[in-house]
Amino acid sequence: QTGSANTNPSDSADDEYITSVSIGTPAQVLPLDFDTGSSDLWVFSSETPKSSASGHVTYSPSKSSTAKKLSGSTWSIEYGDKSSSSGDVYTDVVTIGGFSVKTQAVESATKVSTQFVQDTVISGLVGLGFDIGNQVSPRPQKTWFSNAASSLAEPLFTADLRHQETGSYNFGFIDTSLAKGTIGYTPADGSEGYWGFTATGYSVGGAKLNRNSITGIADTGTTLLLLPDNIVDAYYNNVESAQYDDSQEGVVFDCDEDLPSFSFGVGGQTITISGDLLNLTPIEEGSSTCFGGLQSSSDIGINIFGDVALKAALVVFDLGNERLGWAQK
Ligand SMILES: Cc1c(C=O)c(-c2nnc3c4c(C[n+]5cc6c(C)n(C)c(C)c6c(Cl)n5)n(C)c(C)c4cnn23)c(C)n1C
Repeated sequence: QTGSANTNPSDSADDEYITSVSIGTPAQVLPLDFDTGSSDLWVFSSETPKSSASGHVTYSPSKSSTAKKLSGSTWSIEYGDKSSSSGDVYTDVVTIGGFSVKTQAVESATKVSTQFVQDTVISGLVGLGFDIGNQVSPRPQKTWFSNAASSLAEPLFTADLRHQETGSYNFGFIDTSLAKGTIGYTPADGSEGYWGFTATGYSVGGAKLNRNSITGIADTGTTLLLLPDNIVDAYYNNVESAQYDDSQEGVVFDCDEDLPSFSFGVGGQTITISGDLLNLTPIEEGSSTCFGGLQSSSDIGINIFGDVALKAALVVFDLGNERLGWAQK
């Protein structure tokens, strides 16, 4: 068995990607953000304060004949941007891309932080990280993919995120026609709950890859490519108008400046992110100053290959073989 779901950028900056998910009987369809950097499936619900839920599609367990309260269970989570949510837990049928998990833990939000209240295009997240990262207490729950894996044709999924166009999450199979290059595989380290891996080197503007390895995570839930200062500096030294903008908390540059590409090695392949993909968006509507897709990871403590990097590749999250595959698109 397999599943295939379309995913769409939420706004002109590709800030996040939205995928429709069906929950309950009859199906309640919610727009959710698939996040390989976390391991909880949580939703705005009938239990979310009305003021916070305004403008959001919500899940009502009381309207689902297959919903069951997981009594005594609660959850609480905080994300890298300091956003947070918490609540209680139900189990219900959850269908993604035509594939159903009958008894999936659906974490219902009784509290959500301002960022989530304001982000009305999504009604929650689907964590696609490793089960060890799940935040349900007293008994951690499995992710949708972990529950699905044993019934899928192959215990893997692929992410095909695209700039300002429809992409896909495929479960149980690899559609190699989505990529131009060969898939290069490298071991994945799931010990922290993330999809950790090591890139073997990098280069700017099509130069030969160096051998400076970069250890980081493949994270569909993070917008940017977040790397160490020395790499960020090496890149922006090639961008004449680049400067650090305190108010934007990142490097900005003239929107009309041609940006060099950025490449990294992984699994014997080279993934090249085009200069266009590294110009994220004007800092304000109509501004001629643009915000960089590559920013520093120095105050985070972990390097994150977020959507800016993932958009350049077809990425295979292979749980069965504990490995990540990357192919140039
Ligand atoms: C350590 C870390 C991150 C690790 O993940 C991270 C980050 N980066 N994008 C996101 C997140 C997103 C994606 N996301 C990013 C957005 C940005 C940059 N902007 C301007 C808007 C309006 C966004 C929306 Cl709606 N959505 N979402 C939905 C959540 C819950 C995120 C949590 N953290 N996050 C940041 C900013 N930092 C410092």
